[in-house]
Amino acid sequence: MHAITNGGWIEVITGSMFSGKTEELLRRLRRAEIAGQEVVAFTPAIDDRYGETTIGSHDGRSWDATPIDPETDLEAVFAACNGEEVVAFDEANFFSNSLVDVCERLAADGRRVIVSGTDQTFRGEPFDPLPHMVAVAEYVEKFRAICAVCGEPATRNQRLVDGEPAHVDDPTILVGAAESYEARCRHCHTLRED
Ligand SMILES: Nc1ncnc2c1ncn2[C@@H]1O[C@H](COP(=O)(O)OP(=O)(O)O)[C@@H](O)[C@H]1O
Ligand SMILES: Cc1cn([C@H]2C[C@H](O)[C@@H](COP(=O)(O)O)O2)c(=O)[nH]c1=O
Ligand SMILES: [Zn+2]
Repeated sequence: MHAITNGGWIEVITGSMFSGKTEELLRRLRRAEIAGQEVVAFTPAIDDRYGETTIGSHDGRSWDATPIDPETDLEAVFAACNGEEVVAFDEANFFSNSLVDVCERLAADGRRVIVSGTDQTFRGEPFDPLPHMVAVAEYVEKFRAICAVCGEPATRNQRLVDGEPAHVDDPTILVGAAESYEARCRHCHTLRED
């Protein structure tokens, strides 16, 4: 593969929950730091599972990050950037489609932009802004977890409420991890529709 050397670009890390997106993001940030590059990372203020100023993976690794209010604060990204070569966004599924424009401006400014987030809602529908980010990115990697029911590769996010499949009309946003979600394949993924 011919890697880009003459300017900024966008990388997307996506896939189901528990598929290793955050581990991969942290791996890329560690390697950038080893290469002597300045890194700044942002996380939505809504996701406080691992502490407000931390990007955390399901296996316990973490990285310091600046919390951003996903509703109102995206312009604050530019104020928080101080010429870093690498700009990362975790949990991009909590941001609006305005994140696409922010990432395009950062890439146009010569930055390496890395965006991580799940690409499907618990209903199995596209979860904006990830599908849009995929369309404008130079590099995309989609990861699969292991289906919690059958052990096949999992691309879907099963939401569970009191151990039962969530209802199709439930709100899209529900911050959580293993207490509310499982990784599942398309055959084992279910929704309550009654
Ligand atoms: N069903 C599963 N499939 C794969 N990994 C899982 C599963 N459940 C828990 N894990 C753990 O989650 C880790 C991935 O965590 P993380 O990078 O935070 O995922 P993501 O950011 O995609 O939600 C795996 O290395 C593994 O230790
Ligand atoms: C499918 C789905 C997920 N979420 C939330 C649940 C978690 O807080 C994050 C995903 O985290 P991960 O790092 O990918 O494990 O998104 C949601 O609010 N709504 C959904 O439909
Ligand atoms: Zn399955």
